Amino acid sequence: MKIGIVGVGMVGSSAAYAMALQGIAQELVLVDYNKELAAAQAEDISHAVPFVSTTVVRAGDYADLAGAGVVIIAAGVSQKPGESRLDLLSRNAEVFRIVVSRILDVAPDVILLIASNPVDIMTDIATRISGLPPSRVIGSGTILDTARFRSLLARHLAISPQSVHGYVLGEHGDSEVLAWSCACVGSVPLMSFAKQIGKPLTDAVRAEIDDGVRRAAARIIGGKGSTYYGIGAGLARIAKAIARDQRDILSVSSVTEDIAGVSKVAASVPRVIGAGGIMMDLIPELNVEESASLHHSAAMLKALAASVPL
Ligand SMILES: NC(=O)C1=CN([C@@H]2O[C@H](COP(=O)(O)OP(=O)(O)OC[C@H]3O[C@@H](n4cnc5c(N)ncnc54)[C@H](O)[C@@H]3O)[C@@H](O)[C@H]2O)C=CC1
Ligand SMILES: CC(=O)C(=O)O
Repeated sequence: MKIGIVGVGMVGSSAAYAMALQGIAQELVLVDYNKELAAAQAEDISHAVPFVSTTVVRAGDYADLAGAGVVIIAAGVSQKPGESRLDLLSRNAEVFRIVVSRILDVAPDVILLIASNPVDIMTDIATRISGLPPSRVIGSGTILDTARFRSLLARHLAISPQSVHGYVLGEHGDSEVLAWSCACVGSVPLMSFAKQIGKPLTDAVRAEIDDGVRRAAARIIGGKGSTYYGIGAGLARIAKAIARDQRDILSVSSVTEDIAGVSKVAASVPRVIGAGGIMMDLIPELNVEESASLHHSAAMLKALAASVPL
């Protein structure tokens, strides 16, 4: 599959690097407003390829995206220390008004994979501008928050993060919901597993993990300016599920008929991802408190998305 990336700063280039290392695409086309940057990123990443895969990595223009099965959009501005994801909305909406149409002109049957923040609102905007069905406009959503949640739980329990099945739902942002009540380790409910092995998830431990997930971006941005390796790997994971028709369950954002009583809202729940994009939504069974938090998160996103004119 040919995969395009528009916006190859820190996030776009990290996704390209992760995909090149895994040989997910036959061809990666890197497009950026800054053509020198795109050329330099393509040249640098292509030097990693002989060690591991056969992916052709090149810089290009929009015309070179013709025939792409997936185009990742990571163009726009990112947060500065102290800024929230929502502070980026008007600037990135302006970028999307240009970028989405240019991609669709040459690749009308593409699957769009959105990374730019605020990612849920940008997914809603890309869906409206493109006219594509929601199954073909996928926001990375909480894929990164879910990875952070699994990683911190795995560290507490001293087991592999890949054996922890838990999800973060709703907004990729401050109102996100850690779905504790339906998380499992292997086939055992999380809370029961933690007690069995003598590492109970007390209120204090849960509060620490919640903070570790919810405030990860702010901490990393404070320390090194931006986050990119985690999301780069997450975008590669979604692209792989599509390119290889893997039908993996991943928490991603998409305009959804109903999330916790809120209609037609872009927010994250676990979904089955395969060759056609989103094949199925899986709405988890939550407790009363989590359901109310998910409703609040989805309602906030819906109101904000409605406030952005096209
Ligand atoms: N979804 C997620 O979990 C995450 C999302 N992000 C978001 O990803 C986005 C990119 O972040 P970074 O790569 O760190 O920023 P960056 O500033 O390093 O890269 C952005 C790139 O977009 C390009 N660009 C800007 N306008 C363009 C246009 N009209 N057409 C083509 N290219 C254009 C710039 O030239 C630049 O190379 C931000 O919105 C950031 O908040 C960042 C981390 C995680
Ligand atoms: C920046 C951002 O969205 C994150 O790292 O979660």
